[in-house]
Amino acid sequence: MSRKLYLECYSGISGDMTVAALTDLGVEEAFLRQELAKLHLDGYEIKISRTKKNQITAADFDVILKEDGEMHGHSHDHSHPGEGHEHSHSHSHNSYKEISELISQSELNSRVKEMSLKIFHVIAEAEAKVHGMPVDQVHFHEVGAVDSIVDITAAAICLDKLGFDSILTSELWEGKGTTWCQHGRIPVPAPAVLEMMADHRIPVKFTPVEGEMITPTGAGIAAALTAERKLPERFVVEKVGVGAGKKDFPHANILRAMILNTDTDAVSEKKEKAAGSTENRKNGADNAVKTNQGIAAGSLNTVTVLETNVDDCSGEQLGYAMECLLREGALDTSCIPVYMKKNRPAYMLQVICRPKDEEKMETVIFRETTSIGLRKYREERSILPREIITVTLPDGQEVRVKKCSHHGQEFFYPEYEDMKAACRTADRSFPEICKEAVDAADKRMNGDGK
Ligand SMILES: O=C([S-])c1cc(C(=O)S)c[n+]([C@@H]2O[C@H](COP(=O)(O)O)[C@@H](O)[C@H]2O)c1
Ligand code: NI
Repeated sequence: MSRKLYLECYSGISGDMTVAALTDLGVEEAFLRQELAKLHLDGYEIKISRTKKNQITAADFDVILKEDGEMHGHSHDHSHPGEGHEHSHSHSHNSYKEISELISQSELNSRVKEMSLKIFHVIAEAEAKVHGMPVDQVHFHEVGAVDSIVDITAAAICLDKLGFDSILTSELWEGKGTTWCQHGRIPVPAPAVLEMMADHRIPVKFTPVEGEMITPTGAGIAAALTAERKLPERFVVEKVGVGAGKKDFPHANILRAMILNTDTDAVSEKKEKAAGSTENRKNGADNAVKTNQGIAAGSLNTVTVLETNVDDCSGEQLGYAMECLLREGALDTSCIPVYMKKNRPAYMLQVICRPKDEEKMETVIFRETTSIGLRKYREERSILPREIITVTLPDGQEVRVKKCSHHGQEFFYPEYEDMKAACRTADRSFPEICKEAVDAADKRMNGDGK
């Protein structure tokens, strides 16, 4: 299953809106707290609650700073006059360098660290440009620093837990006018946001709404993590998460996060189900079937196979090409060691894709490898009917298992990403967790006595 995250930013994007929307997609508060503790950052509390924006129910994520606001560094008073927007606080500044060290030296997993560092780097680059200083010397406002560190790492923790193949963001809608920050009154979009829009070619829509809809943290998340901007032609929305912004606008100030399943087989199955032609849910057992994207029994379909032999392309370049092919929608890619003409050790890069994606695959192969020619042919493939079921492990964790069948025999294959996450959460071995998942699926489908 190809699982993409789509962030619909029609009311802009901020760090707290992103985390709220992602938790609403199913990341447990306890898990988020447990992971955030690995940062060893004091002086704050998080709160996840429900709120309504223009009567639309949404998750609300708050970072509450403790009174003594413990982050080291110098401190000074700072206040903003005027417009009933006054506030005064004591704060210190925290450099990009310090924040990077905090994240790097934490016990967060490497993917979360990498994502968080990338977001901070994108923001720091923009701030460096705005304030005319080297990136390493960029200082984040103290209140903003703790808030941004928590928002950014929390977003990365949620994204890692939810496990997407890629992230898409819509164009970012922005308001107009001015806003207050530590620098005093600044224009909307905030200078750092505008720099990110330019640097990362973020499509934006300026609206007549009064106020700031995109914060630097939100822009940083979108700029650092967006891999695609165009919605796939066909997809099924598997789940929706709604995150609330803090301000009130005439429109509902929400960020909607959607899990898109772009597997075309799932798309047709959903359509069939909507038409009432397929209903294979089973009731009454201890584990509920949560999602169900079945494939018609005995499915046979046509795929395109592209192949090219290369003897002058580095392993790094080939690995990257394979990644690009998968991102563009390849069903699978392989690199097979071969001996080519003149006894040259080489690789055959093989790509399997949907016929409609042939041209895209060719473009990637010619752009990302040293190949100057390729073979392509259509093949019929036979695939087992399958459905995804969600089962509960003995420790309470929910995981997805693929159920396939052939001539009445059932096979259960746990979803790799869920196994990985469950192993990490429970600190147990992969085979143990897989066995529990298979047993739970078997019990769910066949009962104790089979
Ligand atoms: O604190 C700093 S350095 C700061 C810089 C800028 C620039 O655009 S430069 C903007 N702001 C404003 O701070 C708040 C909070 O933003 P978060 O991303 O931390 O949520 C927002 O209103 C920005 O416009 C702060
Ligand atoms: Ni200051």
